[in-house]
Amino acid sequence: MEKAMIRMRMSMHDAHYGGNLVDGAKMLQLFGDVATELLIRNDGDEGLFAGYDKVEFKAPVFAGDYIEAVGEIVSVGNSSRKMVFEARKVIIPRPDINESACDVLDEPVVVCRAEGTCVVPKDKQRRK
Ligand SMILES: C[C@H](N)CC(=O)SCCNC(=O)CCNC(=O)[C@H](O)C(C)(C)COP(=O)(O)OP(=O)(O)OC[C@H]1O[C@@H](n2cnc3c(N)ncnc32)[C@H](O)[C@@H]1OP(=O)(O)O
Repeated sequence: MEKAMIRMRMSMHDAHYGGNLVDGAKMLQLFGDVATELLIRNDGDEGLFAGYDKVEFKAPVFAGDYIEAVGEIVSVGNSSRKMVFEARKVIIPRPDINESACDVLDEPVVVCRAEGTCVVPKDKQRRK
C-alpha cells in the first residue's frame, strides 16, 4: 500500500493560542496534503477528503516545532481509499538555552493520530 510523508516547521503564523500553541486544525491540514500525495501516487488524481472516523490530539504543538506527518492507504474500495495518519514532533526549540538553540528529539513525540476516507471518482482514476 502507498505511504507518504511531509515535514514542516510550525511558524509564529501557525501559533494561535496562549504560549504559542498551534491550532490542532493545522495537523489536519498536513494530513490533507499527505492524503493528496497518497491519492496522486495511487490514482493519479488529488481526490477529495470525505471524512475522518477518528482524530486524537496526543501532545501540544508549539511554534518552532518541526512536525513530520505520515500517512498510509490501508484499504481500497470502489472509489474510496481508507487512510491512517500520524503527526510527530521531531525537532523542538530550546529557548531555555538561547533564542536559536534547538534539539533533534531522540524519540519523536506523537502529537496527533487520525483515520479517514478519501474518494477518487471512477472516471478520474488513472491508475488501475
Ligand atoms: C484530499 C483532497 N485532495 C483534499 C480535500 O478534499 S480538502 C476538501 C474537503 N473535502 C471536500 O471538499 C469534499 C466534499 N465532499 C464531496 O465532494 C463528496 O461528499 C465526496 C466526493 C467526498 C463523496 O461523494 P458522494 O457522492 O457523497 O459519495 P458516494 O458516492 O456516496 O460514496 C463514494 C464512496 O465513498 C465512500 N464514502 C462516502 N462518504 C464517506 C464517509 N464520510 N466516510 C467513509 N466513506 C465514505 C462510500 O462508501 C463510497 O465508497 P466505495 O466507492 O464503495 O468504495
